[in-house]
Amino acid sequence: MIKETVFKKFDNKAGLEAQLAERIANQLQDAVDAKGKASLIVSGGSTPLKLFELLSKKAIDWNDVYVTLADERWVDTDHGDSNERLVRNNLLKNRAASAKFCGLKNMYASPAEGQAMTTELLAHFPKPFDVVVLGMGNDGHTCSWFPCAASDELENALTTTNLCVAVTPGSAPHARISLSKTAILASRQIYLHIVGEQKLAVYRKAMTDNDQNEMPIRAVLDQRKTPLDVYWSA
Ligand SMILES: O=C(O)[C@H](O)[C@@H](O)[C@H](O)[C@H](O)COP(=O)(O)O
Repeated sequence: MIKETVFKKFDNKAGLEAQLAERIANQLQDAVDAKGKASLIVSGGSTPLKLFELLSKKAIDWNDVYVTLADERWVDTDHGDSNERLVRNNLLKNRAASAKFCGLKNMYASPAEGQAMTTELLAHFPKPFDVVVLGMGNDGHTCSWFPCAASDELENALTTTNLCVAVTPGSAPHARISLSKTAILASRQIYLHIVGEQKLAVYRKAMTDNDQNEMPIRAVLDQRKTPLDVYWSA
């Protein structure tokens, strides 16, 4: 089954990053102009680093932009694997230093114990989220929604009405907290940012079947509730 999704192909990463940074900046500023504030959800990983750098220099009202993460490893925020550390080092600098960042990690020992506090924090986050930027692993995961073979909390992540879930993936390091499908789809615009031939093959495979347990990214590709644009470059 082939699904309709906006798929934008770029010849190189630089072209993709320049256009996506400009589009996100415009959407955030439009939201600030309309509502006095905007919300941006970003993912970790290696793909978005240059995008974050470009975004950080955009001349928008960052002081009125709320930023949080699609998921977070439950490690100290100065740990090398922390998504908060990655966002602070690559996005929350230059003009974007004045953005209002809310991390998902707190002082509880585990995501299961810390989930209620994170949920309370997200409850005050401007919704619907104006922009969500997702990545995708080569196993078809996004956020911390890992294929059911690796994470038995996947069904919960894709069905709960809660804003976040605790995850202990078998195929990735660290216990994690992740926004749920309900939270991710409660947004005005989702971007899936993927680079390279391998990710393109994974995306194409995801587009030809519906089993979300096999490839959780399908939970975002299948839906028709929230606009989804896929940005891919070689
Ligand atoms: O915490 C994380 O790891 C991310 O949120 C995760 O979902 C990421 O987006 C993908 O794993 C892609 O990562 P790369 O960009 O490094 O391929």
